[in-house]
Amino acid sequence: MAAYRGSLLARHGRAGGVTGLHAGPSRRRAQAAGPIASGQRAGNSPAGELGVAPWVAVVGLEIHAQISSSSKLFSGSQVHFAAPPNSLVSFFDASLPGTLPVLNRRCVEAAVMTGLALNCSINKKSLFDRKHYFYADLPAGYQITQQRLPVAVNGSLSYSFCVGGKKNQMVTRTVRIKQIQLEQDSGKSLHDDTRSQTLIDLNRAGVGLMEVVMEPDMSSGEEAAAAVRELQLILQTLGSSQAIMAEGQLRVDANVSVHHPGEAYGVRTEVKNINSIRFLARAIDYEIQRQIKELGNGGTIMNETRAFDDKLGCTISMRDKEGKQDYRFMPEPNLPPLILYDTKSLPANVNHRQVVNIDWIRERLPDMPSVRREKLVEQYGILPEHSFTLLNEEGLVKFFENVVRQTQMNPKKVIGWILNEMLHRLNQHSLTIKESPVSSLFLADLLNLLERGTISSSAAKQVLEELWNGEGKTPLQIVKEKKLERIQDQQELEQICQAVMEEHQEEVMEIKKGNRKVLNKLIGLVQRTTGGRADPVVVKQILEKRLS
Ligand SMILES: Nc1ncnc2c1ncn2[C@@H]1O[C@H](COP(=O)(O)OP(=O)(O)OP(=O)(O)O)[C@@H](O)[C@H]1O
Ligand SMILES: [Mg+2]
Ligand SMILES: [Mg+2]
Repeated sequence: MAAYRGSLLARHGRAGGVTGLHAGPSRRRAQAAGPIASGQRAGNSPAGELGVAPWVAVVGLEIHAQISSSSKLFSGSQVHFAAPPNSLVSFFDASLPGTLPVLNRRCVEAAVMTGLALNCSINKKSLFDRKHYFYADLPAGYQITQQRLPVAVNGSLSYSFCVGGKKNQMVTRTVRIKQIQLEQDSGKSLHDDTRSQTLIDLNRAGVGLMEVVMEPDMSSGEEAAAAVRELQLILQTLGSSQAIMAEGQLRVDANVSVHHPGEAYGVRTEVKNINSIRFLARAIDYEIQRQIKELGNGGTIMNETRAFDDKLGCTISMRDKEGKQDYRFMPEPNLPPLILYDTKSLPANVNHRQVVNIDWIRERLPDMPSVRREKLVEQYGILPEHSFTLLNEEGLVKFFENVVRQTQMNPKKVIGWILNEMLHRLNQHSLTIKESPVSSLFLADLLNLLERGTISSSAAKQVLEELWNGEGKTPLQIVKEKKLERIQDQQELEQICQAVMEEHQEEVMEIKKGNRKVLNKLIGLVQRTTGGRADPVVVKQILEKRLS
């Protein structure tokens, strides 16, 4: 599938392939072949030789999402970000002998909810396994996960992105979800370089995670970034994870390889633990280019783990997987199979607090972001790309709908004011919509003044500026104080137009000679005189009448 897409990419030069860097001496040909061509076959094809094919990149993601739950996956310890080190650790989390896991129902429900939202089949029976490895922040020496039979399988996620960042080239793609498994998080190692010590904080040890494993269906950094952003929005909509990347609640491992169309996939490297969407895109694109360059220079790609250094903007080898780590998977003996029910299979007289009913969860799923976007487009007639912007920030849809509800202005015009004026200002000041100094009520009042013709749009911008600087005055108070109302008095306007014409005889002559363009200059001069308070349509009528 990816190879087919690759050949499409090569022919049409669509995004998703490899951009920019070209391997070695055949650069000129490569460019002629289109923007995604790398121009050299792996290893040893000299410039100009027949059979030069572009590289196609393959990207598959593993995403760890911290489940939003007040307690851990198998213990009653609390879950809090930035609590004092080792203050949220039960005996089980510290792996004291004799302690046993007790499965947190909320974590199971979160995984089922996420699986359903990602169109997965939910396994009515899933199993827990031990995955062994030695690390100081893993006191048991193993992590409990779901290797053999995970809770959800075979799903899909659709996401949209603008190819090359171009607004008018939005494409929608789908990535297959291989599985979602429940597992424990590890603790944290804190390295103290000055004292050459490593300290262990077990607050995170045992926190519930969902690992979402995607099939290798993507082919660029921007595509992967869009998929993760959509997943993040879905998790937040469900409330199954807060998915705040800066707090490590959503961590991405990016698997990257390159190959020629029609050939087998290349060896993948795995860039671990990326915790920002921007870095994810940069890490993947860097890794693609690095692999092409490496192969172009006759090198080989090793199946290794790498890390992204955001300061240097490159990936760095951490440890190779040559001798493929043996995790010695084994069934977790202290946990029975996880059995889920649906309405049909639910036994009679069961205690509902003891079971998870998949149908019950399905019926209560909220609208997914894609559905909310469609509804916004349909209900308000706004452009699809604007619906993406609205959903991109929490609280923005609500703000927009509040304004729409309180103004007579057409929603299509309201969205323009929110995107061009409000968001622009908020971004400049690094504020969220919830921190906006201008409330939805005041913005609606302002837009109503504009809509009724009380003020011009340039005056409206001045009022918004005043509102932004916020002294708590209403839009109408500001309009009155600053005398920004439109001049409604026809006689007054006639006088102003007359005065402007008298002061600009040359322009008047030009217009009389037939140079209509100069009329706009006169209209502009009237606007300047009135401080933008004249209705340009009326001014035009007056000037035309007087000049005819
Ligand atoms: N040739 C390839 N190029 C890029 N990505 C690939 C390729 N083959 C597989 N992948 C991706 O690699 C990931 C494999 O994840 P999986 O959890 O199955 O195994 P793992 O990485 O070996 O294990 P671990 O969970 O310990 O990291 C998937 O996201 C898959 O899409
Ligand atoms: Mg994995
Ligand atoms: Mg992996």
